Amino acid sequence: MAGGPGSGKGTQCEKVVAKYGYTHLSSGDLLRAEVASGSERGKQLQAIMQKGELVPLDTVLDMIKDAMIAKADVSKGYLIDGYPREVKQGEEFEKKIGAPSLLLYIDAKSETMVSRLMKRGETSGRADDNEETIKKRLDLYYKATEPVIAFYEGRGIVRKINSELAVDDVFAEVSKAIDALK
Ligand SMILES: Nc1ncnc2c1ncn2[C@@H]1O[C@H](COP(=O)(O)OP(=O)(O)O)[C@@H](O)[C@H]1O
Ligand SMILES: Nc1ncnc2c1ncn2[C@H]1C[C@H](O)[C@@H](COP(=O)(O)OP(=O)(O)O)O1
Ligand SMILES: [Mg+2]
Repeated sequence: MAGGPGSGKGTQCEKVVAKYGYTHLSSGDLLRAEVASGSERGKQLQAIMQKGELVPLDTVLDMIKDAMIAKADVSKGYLIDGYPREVKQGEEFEKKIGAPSLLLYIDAKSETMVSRLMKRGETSGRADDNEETIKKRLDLYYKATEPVIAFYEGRGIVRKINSELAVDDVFAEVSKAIDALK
């Protein structure tokens, strides 16, 4: 699943997991868990995320790979949230893990994303949900992550979902895209 910060990826992933039982892996959640562990690596990651930048490719790909392997014997399939965030990440994923079958592109306007993130920041406790970091995350999204969508469009696996609608209406579209796989 791809989309800008605050587009609603996490919200939709939760609903997909409830309905379809896929294994949900969120690169952001994996990174925040490492930060919460208090490890030296976590401290370095925290500093990068607080600036709204991307953490090194190898770090995040290794985390995703390890999490996939840990669930391999029970998984009905994987739903990955927040990866790839740059074309290089997509290329490395295919080399080391495999090709995805669907890219759900959760699309919202930048104003919508900013207002959702500012609201989420009131309660999330996330170090990156503040005005300055949100602006940097959005800039980086348009620069580094949007090209990922074009990369997969070339392979015909992108389904664009309008995320300006209410959560359940967005989910109806997400469900249609997943059902079309079967
Ligand atoms: N369709 C929607 N309409 C209104 N608010 C939404 C919608 N989807 C998500 N939100 C809210 O917007 C914020 C960001 O959503 P989230 O799922 O965390 O996005 P992401 O994981 O893409 O950053 C959350 O506070 C969430 O409750
Ligand atoms: N695939 C990836 N590559 C590099 N950095 C990543 C990454 N996924 C997450 N991060 C880092 C940078 C992001 O700004 C931060 C938070 O990610 P996230 O939780 O997926 O954000 P959001 O759900 O708000 O879009 O973690
Ligand atoms: Mg999220």
